[in-house]
Amino acid sequence: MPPVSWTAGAACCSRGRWEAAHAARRALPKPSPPPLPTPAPPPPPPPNGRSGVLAALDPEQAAAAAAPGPLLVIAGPGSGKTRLLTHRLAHLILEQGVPASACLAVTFTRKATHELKTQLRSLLGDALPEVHSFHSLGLSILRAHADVLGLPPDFRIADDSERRSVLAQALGLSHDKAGALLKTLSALKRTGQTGTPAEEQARAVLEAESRAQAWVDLDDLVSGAVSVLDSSPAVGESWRRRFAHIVADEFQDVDESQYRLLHQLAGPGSLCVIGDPHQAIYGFRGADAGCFARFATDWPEAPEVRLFRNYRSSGTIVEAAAALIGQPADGQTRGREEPIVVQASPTAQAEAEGVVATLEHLMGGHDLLAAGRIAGQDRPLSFADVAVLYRTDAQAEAFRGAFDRAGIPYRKSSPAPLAQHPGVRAVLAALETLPPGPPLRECVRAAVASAQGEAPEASRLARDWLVALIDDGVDDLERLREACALMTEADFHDQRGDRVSLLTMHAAKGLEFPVVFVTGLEDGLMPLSWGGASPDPAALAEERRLLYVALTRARDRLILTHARERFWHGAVRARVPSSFLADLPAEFLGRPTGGAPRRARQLTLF
Ligand SMILES: Nc1ncnc2c1ncn2[C@@H]1O[C@H](COP(=O)(O)OP(=O)(O)OP(=O)(O)O)[C@@H](O)[C@H]1O
Repeated sequence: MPPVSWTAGAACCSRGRWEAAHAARRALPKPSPPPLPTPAPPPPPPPNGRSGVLAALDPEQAAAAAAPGPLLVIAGPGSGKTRLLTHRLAHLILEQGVPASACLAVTFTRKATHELKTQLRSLLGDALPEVHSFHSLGLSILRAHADVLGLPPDFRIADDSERRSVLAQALGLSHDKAGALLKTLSALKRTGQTGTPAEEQARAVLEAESRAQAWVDLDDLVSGAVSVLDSSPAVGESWRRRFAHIVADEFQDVDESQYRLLHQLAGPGSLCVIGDPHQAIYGFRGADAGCFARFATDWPEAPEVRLFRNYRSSGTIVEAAAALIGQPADGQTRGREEPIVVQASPTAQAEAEGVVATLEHLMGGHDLLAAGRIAGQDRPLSFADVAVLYRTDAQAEAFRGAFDRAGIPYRKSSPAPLAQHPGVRAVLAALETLPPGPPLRECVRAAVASAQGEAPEASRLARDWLVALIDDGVDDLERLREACALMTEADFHDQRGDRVSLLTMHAAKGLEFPVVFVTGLEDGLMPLSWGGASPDPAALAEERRLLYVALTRARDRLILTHARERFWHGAVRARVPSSFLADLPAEFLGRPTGGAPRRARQLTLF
């Protein structure tokens, strides 16, 4: 069977055509060795001399997993932090006789907790330790001891729109201004700082309203839990006795409240923190890069372990990403492979069409047997292997349009809270009107049916998310509301299913894909400058780390794109390539792969 060929200027392919092409690829005989540059054979991970659970780890991972007491692990992208965390817990439970209920894993998002639980289940079966996001852990503590803070037991979580309306009304502000003020108040709460008199007045307004209405906000979940543990020594002691071992992932992103919560919960010997200072990307919302130094001060006896092997990415990607952050590139487990491609397009729309064309080329082009293969695996590339990353959610629109026109299935996940999604709001409102009685799952189905009239696609998405939450164990309407306030759409990003992933760079944290397009690499977008002002040095450094996170999501192929013109700040404006591109050494960059975009768009290198 001949390979499927997509040529420049080809008409948009229909979904049927894509499916046929896909079926054709799957029906191909096992491919012969591809005409790719031969990668240097990866050095096998050195044996660690251990058996049992730890046998699956390299020597440094195994040493860290078995180290007793407090521990600081600093590790780069793809170095197996998640693997270490899960194997450390499995080793404690299966081989050291620690009850699963005495172990706690803490991370940031539902997506991360879900992933941890899945991996832990494969090691431990159903005897799982507690796995929490900071918010869900804070909520458990607050629910159990609401009285300590004078909260009624049935307090609820108010979403942003409700709190914004309170501020707008009380202070006579526009909704936009009230929204910006909410963000500032949130950062003050996370960092434990005092604001200007006007900000403190706004804080007092919200606090009075929250007492009157018996609600808390998302930030209160962690800071409130800290207050509970601070103000009741007996309660603090009972939580410390409960967990003999605590492991915290993504430690580089903890803020003041989250650090204090870990500090309060951990006894002297129980806390293991794992993170990568070069992947710290949440300084803008109060994460404190000083957390590693602080840990070393608070737990002076804790050894520091470094994991350095990158098991994820080709040597080319590892070396280029290291150059971006000015670090030595060590720890490659693969040789240099496909060069990184930089594609320039005349407009943002042409950029999106260019991504489609390159994708078509990779998946069905003349070098099908070569490029359309996953490194190290005998299977063809599928849409699920591909991610398109961008700095701002608004950039997704052009890609959605281009993928729709090409009939390529995609899944876009927004970083917005679930509770703000119109479909979720409609279904939750419909749930309120249903008589209580039937199990929650049936109520959700009935509510979806009644909310569906206006926006079937939004209701379908809402149904999938709400049912997933019920599958996770949420069993009443109030808990369902809580979960929607705690989670974002991106928390449900599902890499299964044959769809391209459209994600912000922030939402891509922790994920990996064989093929990654990092788009919109223009000054102003990456690094992002709000309102046209140049970012200050700290913000610029954080933008650089964010790009580092984006580049290091790629396993095999990395394509960087930018446009020379884009609608920006209310007008179509000329754009210049991101200054960060100049920091990628030319030796790692190659020419565009030949997937010329439809409508004869021109691609150039830089
Ligand atoms: N010892 C090992 N041997 C082989 N593969 C490994 C080993 N450790 C990790 N990997 C693989 O490397 C990849 C990255 O691992 P993991 O997701 O745990 O990294 P990470 O450090 O959490 O990454 P990041 O911080 O970039 O999100 C995974 O595909 C994992 O299976």
